[in-house]
Amino acid sequence: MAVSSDSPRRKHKVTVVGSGNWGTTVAKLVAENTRENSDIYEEDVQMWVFEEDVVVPSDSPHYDPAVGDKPQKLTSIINTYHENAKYLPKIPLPPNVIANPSLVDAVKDSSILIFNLPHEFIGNVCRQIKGHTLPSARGISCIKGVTVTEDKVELICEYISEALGIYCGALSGANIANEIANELWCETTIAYNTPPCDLRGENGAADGDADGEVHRDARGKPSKVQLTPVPLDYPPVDHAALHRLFNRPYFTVSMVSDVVGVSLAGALKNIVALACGFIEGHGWNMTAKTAVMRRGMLETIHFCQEFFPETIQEMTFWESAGWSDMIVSCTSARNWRYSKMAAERGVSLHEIEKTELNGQKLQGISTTKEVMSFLKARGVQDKYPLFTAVEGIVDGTFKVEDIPVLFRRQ
Ligand SMILES: NC(=O)C1=CN([C@@H]2O[C@H](COP(=O)(O)OP(=O)(O)OC[C@H]3O[C@@H](n4cnc5c(N)ncnc54)[C@H](O)[C@@H]3O)[C@@H](O)[C@H]2O)C=CC1
Ligand SMILES: O=C(CO)COP(=O)(O)O
Repeated sequence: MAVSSDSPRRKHKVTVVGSGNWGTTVAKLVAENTRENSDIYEEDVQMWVFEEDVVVPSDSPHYDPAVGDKPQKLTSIINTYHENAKYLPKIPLPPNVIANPSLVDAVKDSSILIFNLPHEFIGNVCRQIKGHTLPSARGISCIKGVTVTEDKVELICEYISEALGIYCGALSGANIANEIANELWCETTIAYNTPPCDLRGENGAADGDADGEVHRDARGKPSKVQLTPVPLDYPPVDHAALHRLFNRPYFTVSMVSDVVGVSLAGALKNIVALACGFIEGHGWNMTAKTAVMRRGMLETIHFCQEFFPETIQEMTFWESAGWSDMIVSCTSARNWRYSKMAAERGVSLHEIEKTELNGQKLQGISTTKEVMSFLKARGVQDKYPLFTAVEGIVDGTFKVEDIPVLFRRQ
C-alpha cells in the first residue's frame, strides 16, 4: 500500500571519486547528462582528484610560457583549462566537472557517489570518507577488481557498501576510456538492485508493500548493512534514474540486476587480457588467443558459480560486461597492450607499468595475485589453469609455452 508523500523537491548531487583515464571519462559523460537532466540532478559534478603536480608540455594548447616547465596542481589545470592534461589529454571536459583535491569535501552532501579508481586504492578511500557521506547516498562502482581478505573474496561494490553503510551497484562493459571520451559508440552494463527500502509505489510515495522485504547481499543472504532509505523529497534512485545519468548517444547502457556477474566478469577478464598479451608478445597469434579467451571465460564462469552460486546469472556473460569486454580487453586494452610489450622486450610487467604508463595502472597484475591467493587458500587453484599460468608468467616461474601443458593437466 502506498504511503502518501510530497513530490520530490531536491535534486541529486553527483560525485565521481577518482579522476584517472576512466574516472575522467565517466565524469565527462555524467556531467553532460546532469546538464540535460537538471530536473533531477544538480548540474555541477564533483570529481575527486588525487592531487599531483603536473608539467604542461610545451606542445599543449594550455602551455603558458610565463609558467614554463614549473609543475602545476592537476586540479588547477582541470578547473582552468577543463582538461585532465595527465590522464585524459586533449579531451575537452564540460565546465560543470569540478575537480576537488579534498576527498571529504568532494563527497559532502552527495546523494550519488560514482567510484572510479584503481581497485588497490578503494580501501584507503573508504576509510577516509567513512562518516562523511550521506547515510542515504547510493553508489555505483566502475572499478574492475576484487578485494581479497584472508580467504574471502569480495566484490568491490559490496566492499564499498559494507565500508560506508550504503547500497552500491556496479558498472562494467567493453569500454576503452579514450574511445568513449572521443564519443565513439559502445555499450555498457549497469547492475543495480534497487533496495526494498527505496521502492516507491503510486505517485512516487514509499511502497508500503515493500515493508518486510529484506535487502540481500551478493550471496543472496540478508544484508548486514542497515540501509537508510533515499528520502522521499529526492527523486528515486532506480534503473530509470541511473539510465538517465549514464546513457549517452555514444554510450548505450543496459540495466541488469546481476552485480556478481557484472563485477566478476570485469575483474577477471584482466587476468585473461594479460595472458593474451603474453601470447602475442611470444609470437603466437589469434588462434592461440581465442583458445585462451575461451578458457578464460570458462574459468570466470566457474569462479562465479563456485563462490557465488546463489545469485550468478549466466545470461550476464552475453552482456557488454561479459563476452564483449573479454574480446576488447584481449585485443586492444592496456593490460593486453603492455603485457605484449613486456613479452616482446623480455622485461617484467611491473617494470613496464613504471616506465610506460605515466601513472596509469594495470589492474590485471594485482587481480591475478589476489585471485590466486584466494584460490590457493582454498586449495582449488588446479581448477583454474589459465589463472595459474598467468600468475606464473608474471612472477617468472612459468613461460608462455607452458600454457598448453597446464591446460592438458585439467
Ligand atoms: N581506462 C579504461 O579504459 C577503463 C578502466 N576501467 C577501470 O576503471 C578503474 C579506474 O581506472 P582508470 O581511471 O583507468 O585509472 P588510471 O590507471 O588511468 O589512473 C590511475 C589513477 O590512480 C590515481 N592514484 C594514484 N595513486 C593513488 C592513491 N594513492 N590513492 C588514490 N588514487 C591514486 C591517479 O591519480 C589516477 O587518477 C580501474 O578499475 C579500471 O580497471 C574500466 C573501464 C575502462
Ligand atoms: O576495462 C577495460 C576495457 O573494457 C580497460 O581495460 P584496461 O585497464 O586493460 O585498459
